[in-house]
Amino acid sequence: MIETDDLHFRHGDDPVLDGVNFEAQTGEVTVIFGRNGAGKSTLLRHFNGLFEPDSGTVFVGDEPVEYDDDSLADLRMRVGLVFQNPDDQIVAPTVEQDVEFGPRNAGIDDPDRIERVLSEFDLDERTDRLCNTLSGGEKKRVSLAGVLAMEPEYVLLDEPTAGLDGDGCRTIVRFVESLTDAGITPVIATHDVGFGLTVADTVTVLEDGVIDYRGETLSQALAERYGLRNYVFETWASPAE
Ligand SMILES: Nc1ncnc2c1ncn2[C@@H]1O[C@H](COP(=O)(O)OP(=O)(O)OP(=O)(O)O)[C@@H](O)[C@H]1O
Repeated sequence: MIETDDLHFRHGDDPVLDGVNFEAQTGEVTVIFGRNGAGKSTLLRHFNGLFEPDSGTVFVGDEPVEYDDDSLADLRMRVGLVFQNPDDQIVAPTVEQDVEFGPRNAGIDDPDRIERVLSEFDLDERTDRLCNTLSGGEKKRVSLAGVLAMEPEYVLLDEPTAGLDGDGCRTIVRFVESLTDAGITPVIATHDVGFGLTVADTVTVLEDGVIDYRGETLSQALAERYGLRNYVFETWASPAE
């Protein structure tokens, strides 16, 4: 499980997390909703040690996160983060080089694993393509493949449907299902209610620096109170409807 105990964090003088008690159970899909600027990305980045709390504790699998270089390297093998914008994630010139970058960096030389992941994301025909010539949806698949190539226990997804069309959103829904089938625990930050409710086992809402709601689903009244809208279904609705 991933858990936080009374997490506080400021960006400069601005308190963003103000006593967050969060919990994501192993094997469940946990979705963190919240309006723009609520601090969802900031919270996710605490789960793989990209941010260190000002106070409070992050637990991953019952162990408190430690911030020395060796502990952080281990943590980032176990907890993969998929950034909202694939351009922030892609580090190598070609598709194949990018997908094998993480394992190589961790001293893992396993060509079969890379081949399997490339094929899983339908990238096996594009291994030598330059990443900067790919479409947004293709780049997203490269960034997902790069994270899965690390064979993590947890995958953090930051606004995974942002900028994707209906097919792209459905690919992400299937991807989340494939994670849980493979025994990987997803934690997802989004303000896309349609997508989030489609995949969630547990819904949480980050509001005013704390987890203000936790439940199995979210009513329309609560979604409206939290300023959340149903972007996916609005995208799917035709103007005539
Ligand atoms: N590196 C940074 N330096 C200073 N302030 C930051 C930084 N990153 C985020 N913030 C501020 O922290 C607050 C929370 O940002 P964060 O990106 O975590 O929110 P979010 O809920 O993920 O938003 P969105 O839905 O728009 O992606 C915002 O007010 C943002 O401006």
